[in-house]
Amino acid sequence: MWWVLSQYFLTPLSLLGLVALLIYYYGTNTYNYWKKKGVPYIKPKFPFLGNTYEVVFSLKAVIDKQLEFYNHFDGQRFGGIFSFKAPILFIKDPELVESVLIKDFTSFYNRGMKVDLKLDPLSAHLVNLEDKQWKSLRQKLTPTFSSGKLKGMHQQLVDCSEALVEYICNHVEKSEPIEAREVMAKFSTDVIGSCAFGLNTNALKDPDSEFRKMGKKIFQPSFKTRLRFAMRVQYPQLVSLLRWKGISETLQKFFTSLLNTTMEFREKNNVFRNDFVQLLMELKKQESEKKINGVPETDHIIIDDSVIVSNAFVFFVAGFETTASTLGFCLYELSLHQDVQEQAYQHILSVLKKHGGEITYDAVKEMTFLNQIFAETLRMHPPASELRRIVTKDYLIPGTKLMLPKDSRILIPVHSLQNDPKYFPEPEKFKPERFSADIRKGTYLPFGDGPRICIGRRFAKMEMHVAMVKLLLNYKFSLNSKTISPLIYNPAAFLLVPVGGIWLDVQKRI
Ligand code: HEM
Repeated sequence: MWWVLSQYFLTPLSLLGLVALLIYYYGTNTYNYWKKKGVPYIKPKFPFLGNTYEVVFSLKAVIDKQLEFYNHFDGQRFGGIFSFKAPILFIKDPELVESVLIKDFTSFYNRGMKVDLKLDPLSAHLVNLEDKQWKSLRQKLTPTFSSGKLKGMHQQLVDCSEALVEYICNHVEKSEPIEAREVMAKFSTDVIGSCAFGLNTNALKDPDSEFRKMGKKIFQPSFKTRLRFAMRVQYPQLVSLLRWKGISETLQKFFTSLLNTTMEFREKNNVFRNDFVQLLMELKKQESEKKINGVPETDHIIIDDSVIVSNAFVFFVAGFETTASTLGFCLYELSLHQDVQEQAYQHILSVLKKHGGEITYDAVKEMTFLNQIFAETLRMHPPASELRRIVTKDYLIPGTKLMLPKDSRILIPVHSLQNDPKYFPEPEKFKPERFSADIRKGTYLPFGDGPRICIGRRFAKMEMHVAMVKLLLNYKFSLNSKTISPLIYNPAAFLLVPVGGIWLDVQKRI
């Protein structure tokens, strides 16, 4: 009987069909997850690929896909989507956003960035670390960004901004337009070089600057990098098995040897500088003096050379492209809105007058209108367009019966929230003055929020303010016809990168 049946059924074709059916089943067996929980959701079209495959395969920019989801869940507090096969809760409700990021933070400690230290030794840093190790490191690194420490770096920022003005001057003299993003990337490379590593990286002066080359490598929009990023979150074991590194061997060696040499030199020669490396070295010294006895290793992190290298590296990665792109977008908006540019110029002059013409730390802090300009730039063009969290202990969504089990994933659509007309009327218009009134909580998150908010935000603001003061005092900017306006974003890029760049004509003020 069995033999007759197998003769009939197990032809090669039917076997193939069976295998295809099994594969299909395996590729879609999570797609009912949200339905079973009674959560509105978007059913993926294809097995395995989920709803975000257009972003993973660089076919669509993150913010465009995000807006599709956001509009799909119109009138809902949240909805379900899938990244590959993994269910993700897409949150729209500002109150729930607040709960996740701030009020109920203890249930949402982590971002879910799985790391393999053997494969990527520089990945044990603040962005990636989880649970108590993150908490321990965050506590140790927070004083690094205190007002006192930042004040001490102010002059370094002024010096770098002077080099920026000089660099642009060369273009003005040749009547050449500038590509704002690239110019600002060179500037912010020099800033991080100086304030993090204590080095003169020379990105503005030297077209072959090694540091600038490395920075470009990290953020080069690429299909492969995007795919790896998505795979690392979803299939970390596969990424490890494929030995698919987050950063190249060359980059890793460059930073490791640079930092090790710097630290060695300072230790041997008793050199002190006011930069992040020095502050991290001080932390290491304090730690070696007080023993952490009896605390399990997973509950704390000891600052050693490799932690210093990883975190100095992450300050570079997290710090230079974000500030460069914000400065670029700010100049873009000011070029489109000449009246705001003029108002900003007058505002800067009036504040500086009170401070004897000096761009001091206190003078910059008084420039409230400039602050509003940056706030509005970051509302329209947040470099990090979404936030991610992982549920670290089972969580009942307030006001519902929906229990999110541990390890569930959360996505907060920063760009869509910040451009929702309900919270920001006429969101397509550049209106810095909207930041003179209170902003609804949970709708404005360019630096994230809660205990895991960007640790470098005050440094970034100070850097961007000093640079903009210098730029606006010296030049007038207007849009060059090479800029594609309105901007279109590169789908292969991690952060918001406009296709074709931001080209500006520059005129000297005096
Ligand atoms: C305009 C500039 C910047 C923007 C828009 C920005 C944005 C962000 C965002 C959105 C996050 C995630 C926050 C969250 O998950 O709630 C973040 C985290 C982080 N940023 Fe920034 N950032 C900027 C500049 C900087 C700078 C200059 C540094 C360092 C010098 C830096 C270092 C970090 C680090 C280390 C984290 C991880 C914090 C943690 O997990 O505890 N960022 N940033």
